Amino acid sequence: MQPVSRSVDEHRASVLAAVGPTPVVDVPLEDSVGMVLGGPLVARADVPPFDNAAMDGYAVRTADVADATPEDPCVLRLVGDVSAGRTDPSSAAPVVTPGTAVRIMTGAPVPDGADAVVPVERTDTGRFEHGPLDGADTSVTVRSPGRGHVRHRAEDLTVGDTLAPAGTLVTSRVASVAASVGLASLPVHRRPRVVVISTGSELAADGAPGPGRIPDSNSYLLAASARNAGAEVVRRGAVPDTVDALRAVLDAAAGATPADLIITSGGVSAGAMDVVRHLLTTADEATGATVAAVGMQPGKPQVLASWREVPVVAVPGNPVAAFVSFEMFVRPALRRLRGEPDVAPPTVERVAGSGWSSPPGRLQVVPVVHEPGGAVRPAGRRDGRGSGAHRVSALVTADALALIDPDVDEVCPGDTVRVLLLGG
Ligand SMILES: Nc1nc2c(c(=O)[nH]1)N[C@H]1C(S)=C(S)[C@@H](COP(=O)(O)OP(=O)(O)OC[C@H]3O[C@@H](n4cnc5c(N)ncnc54)[C@H](O)[C@@H]3O)O[C@H]1N2
Ligand code: MOO
Repeated sequence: MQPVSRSVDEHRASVLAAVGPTPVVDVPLEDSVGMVLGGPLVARADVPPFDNAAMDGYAVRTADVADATPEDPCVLRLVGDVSAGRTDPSSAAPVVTPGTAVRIMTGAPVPDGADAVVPVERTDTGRFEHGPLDGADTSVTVRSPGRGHVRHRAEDLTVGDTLAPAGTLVTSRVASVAASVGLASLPVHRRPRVVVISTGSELAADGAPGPGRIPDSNSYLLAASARNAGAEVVRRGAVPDTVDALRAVLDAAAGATPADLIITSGGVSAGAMDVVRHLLTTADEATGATVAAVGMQPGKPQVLASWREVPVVAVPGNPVAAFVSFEMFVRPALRRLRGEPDVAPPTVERVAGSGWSSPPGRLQVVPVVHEPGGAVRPAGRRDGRGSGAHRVSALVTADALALIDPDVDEVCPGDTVRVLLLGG
């Protein structure tokens, strides 16, 4: 199969068309953070759930205290004591009638009959001692009424309110609000299941390579990147370049609990041993294969197919090419699987702190690092030769990817460049 030439956007569109959001499951709040709502977040309880005191003090009737002044205070008889989560055992639900007050602590339900709370500082009590109401305290003297200091039921959120639509990322804040409105779990898209396979007979899985062998680094890169992007990942490192070995790991990935996405690295270009491309374009289990020459540097050779109906995104083996391919194609696919509405890589503008050349006709994707002043320069060692797709030194310090448009062949210091900020 001959490669078809495609732009980055065209290839991303094909990858995105191969995946859809995972099913929606109910997940306990604690585990839902980082996942995406599959349905709206609807309040099941009011916030606050009942009228309650905003201050430590006394629950009163406004009419009783409205005219109180330091010179002409109002004296009220104490008929109860309520604190948050606790009521006076001798009077489970004290009622404030004209001329009476109930001692009340912040968060406690405002007793029937009361419509205001006078902070303790505005009374002759001055401050409370720790502990229950002293039997000797039979009255309270109010010298200035103050404001209401009552937090009313549902004044913030009301049962039935839609607080967030489907597609919202569950942050720690969202999970806490869900708890506030009476929910113990949330409907979220289940984590995408991803299998990462790195292929190459030259790869040593254990980091102790012999002659002609190199450590497998891509499986760590791709697995950790997918995990950071919210996926559940199985990592299969160093699969040799044989049809049987590759078929076995692909079958396992598409087996009893099939992956939502398989990511392979290596074996997609023009080599005689490029087994990924060979198998995905010839095997009966593989459907819909596209071999693409993408207008991107690095990361030109790409293959997209399905193995037993599981989408396979096959990225090139050169480590920087694999990384760039993840950010440009795989991360957007994971966003779609997770149920996120915005899937395209978000970019911001930066100033180039140094200059470099760029291949005409291809989107150049350059690992860059921010300088102290905020400008960006290429990360790692560079000598201007080739695409640098094998130079892993760039991956250590890079904190962004500069995207240089196909019609630009030279970036000059001071030029504005689009960059994609990198996370973990
Ligand atoms: N005749 C042609 N040769 C090549 C072309 C081409 O168009 N015509 N394209 C080149 C480009 S561009 C790239 S990128 C690479 C991609 O090659 P493959 O995807 O087939 O990858 P491999 O050949 O398997 O490996 C390339 C390179 O990367 C190293 N590698 C592979 N896997 C890993 C891994 N898991 N960890 C670390 N390093 C890995 C591998 O040893 C090779 O050095 O093809 C060019 N060739
Ligand atoms: O596309 Mo390759 O990634 O330039 O080395």
